[in-house]
Formats: sequence, C-alpha cells, structure tokens
Amino acid sequence: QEFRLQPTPQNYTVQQDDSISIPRQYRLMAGNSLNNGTALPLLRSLMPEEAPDAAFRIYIGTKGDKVVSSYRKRIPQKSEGYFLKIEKDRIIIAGADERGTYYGVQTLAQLLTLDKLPLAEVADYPDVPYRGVVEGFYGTPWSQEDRIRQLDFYGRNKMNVYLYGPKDDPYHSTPHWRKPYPAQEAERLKQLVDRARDNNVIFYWAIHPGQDIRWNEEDRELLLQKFESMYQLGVRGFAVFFDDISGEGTKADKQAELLNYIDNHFVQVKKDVAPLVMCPTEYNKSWTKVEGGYLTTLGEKLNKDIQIMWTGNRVIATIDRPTLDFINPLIKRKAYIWWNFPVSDYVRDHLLMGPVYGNGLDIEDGMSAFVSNPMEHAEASKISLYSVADYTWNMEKFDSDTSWRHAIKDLMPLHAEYLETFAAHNSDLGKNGHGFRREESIRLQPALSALLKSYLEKGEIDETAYNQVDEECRKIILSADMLLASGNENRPLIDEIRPWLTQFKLVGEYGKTVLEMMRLPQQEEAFLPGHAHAQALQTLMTDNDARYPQGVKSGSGQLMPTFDALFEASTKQYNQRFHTALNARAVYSPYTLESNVQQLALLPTQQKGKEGSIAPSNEVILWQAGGSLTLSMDRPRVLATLRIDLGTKEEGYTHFRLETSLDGKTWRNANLQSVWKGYTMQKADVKGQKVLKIRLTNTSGSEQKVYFKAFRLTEQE
Ligand SMILES: CCCCNC1=N[C@@H]2[C@@H](O)[C@H](O)[C@@H](CO)O[C@@H]2S1
Repeated sequence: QEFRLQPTPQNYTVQQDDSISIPRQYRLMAGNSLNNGTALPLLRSLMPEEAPDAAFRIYIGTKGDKVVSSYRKRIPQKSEGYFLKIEKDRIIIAGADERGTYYGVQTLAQLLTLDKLPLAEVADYPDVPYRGVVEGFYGTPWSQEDRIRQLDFYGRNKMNVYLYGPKDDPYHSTPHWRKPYPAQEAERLKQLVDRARDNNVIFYWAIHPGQDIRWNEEDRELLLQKFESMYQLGVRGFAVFFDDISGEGTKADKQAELLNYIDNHFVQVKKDVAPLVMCPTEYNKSWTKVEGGYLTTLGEKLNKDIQIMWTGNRVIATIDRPTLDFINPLIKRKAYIWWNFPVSDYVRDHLLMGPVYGNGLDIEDGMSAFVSNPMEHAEASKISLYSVADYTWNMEKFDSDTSWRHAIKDLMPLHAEYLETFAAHNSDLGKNGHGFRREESIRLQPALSALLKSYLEKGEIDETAYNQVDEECRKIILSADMLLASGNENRPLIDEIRPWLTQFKLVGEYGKTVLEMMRLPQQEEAFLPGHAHAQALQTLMTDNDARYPQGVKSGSGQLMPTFDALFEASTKQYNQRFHTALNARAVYSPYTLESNVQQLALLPTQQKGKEGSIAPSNEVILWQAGGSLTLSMDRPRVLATLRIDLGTKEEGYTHFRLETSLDGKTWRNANLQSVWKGYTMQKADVKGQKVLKIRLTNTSGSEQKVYFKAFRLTEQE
C-alpha cells in the first residue's frame, strides 16, 4: 500500500515534483523551552549528525521561542498542535506546546522512512484532547515488556494517555489499595512512568477502592497517602474507579465528597498533575436510572475539572451523537469515553482483530477523551489501537478499512498479507452476554452464502463460489503456517496468538475437507474418508489445551457456521442415499440457557467433555425479584457436581432457591452449601441425580445485586 502519515494529519501538502535527500548533517537551532522535554532527544535519535557548521538547518521550538518566531502564525492555535515544514535547506518544527513539538518530530520520523524527504508542509493538531488506552480489563495484566512496547507505540501514534487500572492488580483494587506497592513492583511502575514520559504520554495511576472503602477520615488519608507514594514514583495523572462494585461504595454524594477532597488537597496543590479522572458506578445508560439522581449528583457536586468516564449506551457500545447528548447534560461536562473495544475478557476464547468502526465521525467536540480498553493480548490489541489513534486525532478523515490495513502492515510489514487474512476471519465475538457483535470474513461472505444456499436449496454446487471458498481455505492454511514460522518479525504477537493460529489452520483444513465431501455424497466408498477426517478435525478444534480453559475459537462468525452446515447437509444426503446413520451433527451444545434476568439472558453455554458451564460475567448483575435462570439439557443427564459462585458470602445465597427437574414440570429443591468457609463458591447436593433442567430463582422478594462468577456442572462418567 502507498505511504500514509499516521494519524492522518489535519493539513498535509507536498510539492509533487520535488524532494530532497535526507540531510546527512545539520545545524540545530533549538528553542530553550525544549530543554527538559523529549522532542529534542527524539530528533537527535532520528538524525544524529548535528554539526554547527552544516549548511542544512533544523529550527525547532514552541510558539514562544525566538528560533521559530517567524513561523508563529503558521502554528495551529490548538493544544498539541504543530507546524512542520521541509524546505530545500531547512526543516522547521514549531509546536503550540512541548507535546505538539514532539508530535511534529514524530511526523518527521515517519517521513524519514521514505527514500527522499518530500518538500512537505504539515499543520496538524488532535481533535480529541485526551487519546489513548486504559488497561482496565479482567484477566492476566500486561507484562512489563508489553507495557514498555505499548508506551513506545503510543508515542509514535500520538496517543497521550495510558491509564493503569488492571482489575486483577491487588494494589490497584481490594484488598491492598490502601498499601504502597512493595519495592519491586514500585520500581517496575517507576520504569513505566519514565518510559511514558519519554513518549510524552501521561501515565495515570487508577485506584479501585469502592468494594470496601469506608467513608471516613482514615480511608481518605490512606488513599491520599497511596496517591502521594505514586506521585513520588513520578506519576502525574490520577484516577478513582468506582465501577463493578455494590454496597456503601456506590453512593454518589460520598464519592463526590471524596473526589473533591482529593482534587482540592492533592491535584490542585501539586500543580503539575493532570485533571482527576473518575469512573462512576453507573457507567453506562442501560444501568442508570436518571431519576435515581446518581449521575446528576455527580454532575452537580463534582468540581468542574474532574473528568467523568462513560462507556456509552451499554457496557460494550459504539459511541455516537445521541450517546453524548444523553450523558453530557447529566454530568454537566464532556464525557471521558472509556470504549470497551477490543477488550475480550467476556469472550476470552475469541481474538478481536477486525477494523474499528461504528463510532460517529462527527462527535469530536462532544468528548473530553476517548480511551480504549484493550485485550489482555497487548500486541494483538495494536490493530485496534492504531485505528483508535487515527480516529481520535482526525475524526472526519478516519477511514476504517484503510486504517485497519495500515495497522496490520505496521504490526508485521513483511507478513502483512498473511496477518490480514488471519485478522479478517478473527473479528467477531460470538454469542455473548453484552450482545455486541462485529463483522467477520467480510469479503468472503457473498461466496459463503451463495455456496451454502445453492447446496441446501438445490443440492447443487455453485462452482464460482466453491472455487472462491476453496482458494480462501488454501490462503488460510498458508497464512497460519507463514505466521507460525514468521520468526522474529513480531515474536511477542505470534506468542500471544499462537493457539488461535493453530486453530485457524484447522479451520482451513476443515473447510477443504468439507468442500471435498460436497462432491461425494453419491459415492458410497469415496465419501467415508472425508467424513472421518472432518470429524477428526472437529475433535481437534474442540480439544483445547489446558492453558486456555475457556477454549479457542477462530472463524466462528462465518467460516465455521458455513462449514458445519455443509458438513451436515452432505452427510444427511449420504445417509439418505445409502440408508446409513453417519453422524450428521457437526457441533452442538447439549445445554441451553433461558433467563428473564437481562444481563444473563445472552450468556453462552459451553461444554468440554463431562463439564458444562455458563460463561461468567464480569459485571454486577441486577437480579430482579422472582427472576430466574434455567439451564436445560438436550436429554436427562446424571450429575456429579454443580458449583455456583455469585460472588457473595453465605447469607447472599439465602435469597435464592436452586431446583432441579426431570420433566420441566415437577421441581425439587437442591441445597447449596459453601465449598469452604468464607469463600463465595457454593456446591449443590445433586450427586447422582438425573436431571433435565436446573433453575436458580431470586426468591427474596427484592432485587439482588450479585456477580455471576461461575455456574459449572460435571456429569457422572
Ligand atoms: C465508565 C468507565 C468504567 C468502565 N468500567 C468497566 N469495568 C469493566 C471492565 O473491567 C471490563 O474489562 C469491561 C468489559 O468486560 O466491562 C466493564 S467496563
């Protein structure tokens, strides 16, 4: 693909017919304002040959500096704006502020990758003030190396925010948020803070005290002391998260009181700390009751410069004008958007490698920030993060597909075509509790549906579609092998996605095998090996290795449903023709879930061997009085164990009744008891019972706020 600047600049003109060779030496004319910034070190790392007597000159500074005073009017009057001009005998980089100048150097860095320097003029600035990433997911926190690479990536892509808030860090959340980090962790965080500064990224450290905070002087001081200890490490951005909690910590007026105190006695006192950011308990529209007053209380009481985060109309949602028109008036400021994509902690068997799309292109003036909550797979998340950087810098000019293709090329330039094939077929999430889906296998969809339609309706093969799908299967197998063998080009990425690459190859082989089967349902002998091979591949695709207990899915949106349907259709044809009973079911889950509890209704069920489960949810479930969840089997099955974890202690389970049934009409109680003292997991005494259905009902007469951490059964051998 052709060269493009990333993110797309607001204004970029090039003299087509002329360019200069990259100057070997140059005389540097630098403004004093840059002395302790990172723009100069970056420039010197790019162009090391500084020579006082060189003819070529580089003028670099911010708008107050004399050295760029004659270009002052060319600098966009926007924070983080810059003017970059390449002339025959000089380069000028003039920033509205230090970070703007730094971004001008980052743009120059991209132009220096060309053979010759174009005589270019760039007048550029970001649309959204704060742009970047919140490490706010459940699951394995990123490693130190992941984070270092992320921060360098943010510098290159002009993202200026990294919020540290991994749910599973015990010093960020309960139980140790009150304690300072142990020395080793503190040192590692300091390394990150320093690396963030090198990349002109504001490192925000977030605290998540809500699950057990007490509204008193002691906890308030402990929190400030923790912030002070982080300040000593160099942290200059702070956040307080009140998400995913229940109980005392959810009170808006108490939250506002605490945050204003922090703002007045810490942030405003320090003077070099970014505006405080808070994450509300009601953080999306589907969970908020406006008349309840939670958001309006925050909007009225919170100091005006405190930023309030928002995920949109649902936990997982794209952001558009109506979304902002709802929230901004309530909180009386521009929402600080926390975009839950490409986070996959609620669909951990999937990778989300597809394009960023669906957010409004006309809403840059409606938000104070747009930060992405990514996958626990740091490198794999960069495809989306590259496009989030592009979208938030220059929203109107954002083109989802162009950005996606360049993101892939940026991640693996030498294997871009193979990574693009992989990413195109690994983008949908599958059925999930949030009902959020993504397009997948877009370019192949017409051929897949044409092939399936003609085969199912007329028993015929659409040759054109057949050849397209066959060719794509070949590319899938090739891409998987090329990426698995890609060596050091981006080893961290391949290490992250290896299980999915292995699965992807199986999907390609399964497709080829099923395509061969389609030609043979009339041949009594020849059909059998293909059928057997297809079943073997199905087994291999469901036998996931222990490191991924949640399983590994690839091509689940379009490829696998099509191949499974073609497997079933050709096998049924064969069985009819030869009066045989070959297995014609590709995959099925013996368990189905029904529920009138909105946040549970869409959760997928899983089966692996003798274990069946309902996918857990990360959020607080509002379980209405009388609400129930029913797990139904495809036939009566004998249970060995049933474990349920609602994240609540003993007394919490007294609000629920657990029953089993053999016919769906008569029900019998099953008692729950603790697996062991003080632990929230419970087990039911169902050993040896033959059941068809299991039902859990809120019989307390009032809404219960619980988690849904586990619902797992095992059948008797
Ligand atoms: C308004 C910003 C607060 C968002 N807080 C959230 N907490 C959870 C995150 O830890 C999860 O990664 C996310 C996706 O499951 O869901 C919710 S989103």
